[in-house]
Amino acid sequence: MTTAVSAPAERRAPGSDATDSGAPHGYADELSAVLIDGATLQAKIAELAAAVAADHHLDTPPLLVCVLKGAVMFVTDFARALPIPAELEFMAVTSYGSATSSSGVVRILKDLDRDITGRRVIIVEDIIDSGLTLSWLLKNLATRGPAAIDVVALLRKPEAVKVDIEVDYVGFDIPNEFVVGYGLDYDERYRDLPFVGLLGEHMYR
Ligand SMILES: O=P(O)(O)OC[C@H]1O[C@H](OP(=O)(O)OP(=O)(O)O)[C@H](O)[C@@H]1O
Ligand code: HPA
Ligand SMILES: [Mg+2]
Repeated sequence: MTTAVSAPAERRAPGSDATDSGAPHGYADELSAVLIDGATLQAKIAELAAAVAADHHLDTPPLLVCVLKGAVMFVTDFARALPIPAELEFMAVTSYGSATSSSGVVRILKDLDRDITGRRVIIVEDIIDSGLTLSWLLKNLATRGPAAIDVVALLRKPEAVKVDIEVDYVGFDIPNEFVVGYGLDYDERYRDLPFVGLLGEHMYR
């Protein structure tokens, strides 16, 4: 099943509302807007978790494969919102480094610790931008003999996707702009923000 996606609510200046406060700030001058505040993220994650649970009536718990580092915040909230048992695995892949567009070359920095043969896998991704990472991952994991692979992604940029991939559960379709926070980085910074914001262009142009 494919879940409905929502567009983010209107943008706000960083630090302008209580729902994004509590951030390790000092970042405010570097962001141009808050795109999705923390409360909106949590409400959407609860919806995604309910949709996934409704589709997974299994004797064996699904294996959540978190794609590090970007999906770290998402998987921890998602797993706790999921009303069915699940197991967690971590894989670290990278293709962006310190750039704002994909190098197109996906490298494994840390592989799964377990055999996934016969398991029902749910890939947990923070963002589908060009789609190259997910497309590569789907092919890579498919060679390992899982029973099924589903994908849950918090964010997707429909205008940027270059490959035809089916995504089962998507949180928000967002504009084709570089976002940070809630696990997403620019050159390893901003992952610690509790909301998704737009990085000011002066920070990378
Ligand atoms: O659809 P794509 O264009 O492939 O982009 C999506 C991927 O890019 C980012 O990872 P990154 O390479 O930045 O590694 P990171 O998660 O460690 O930051 C992000 O976390 C996704 O995994
Ligand atoms: O917009 C983005 N921000 C951070 N990391 C990313 N990786 C792909 N797209 C993005
Ligand atoms: Mg990154």
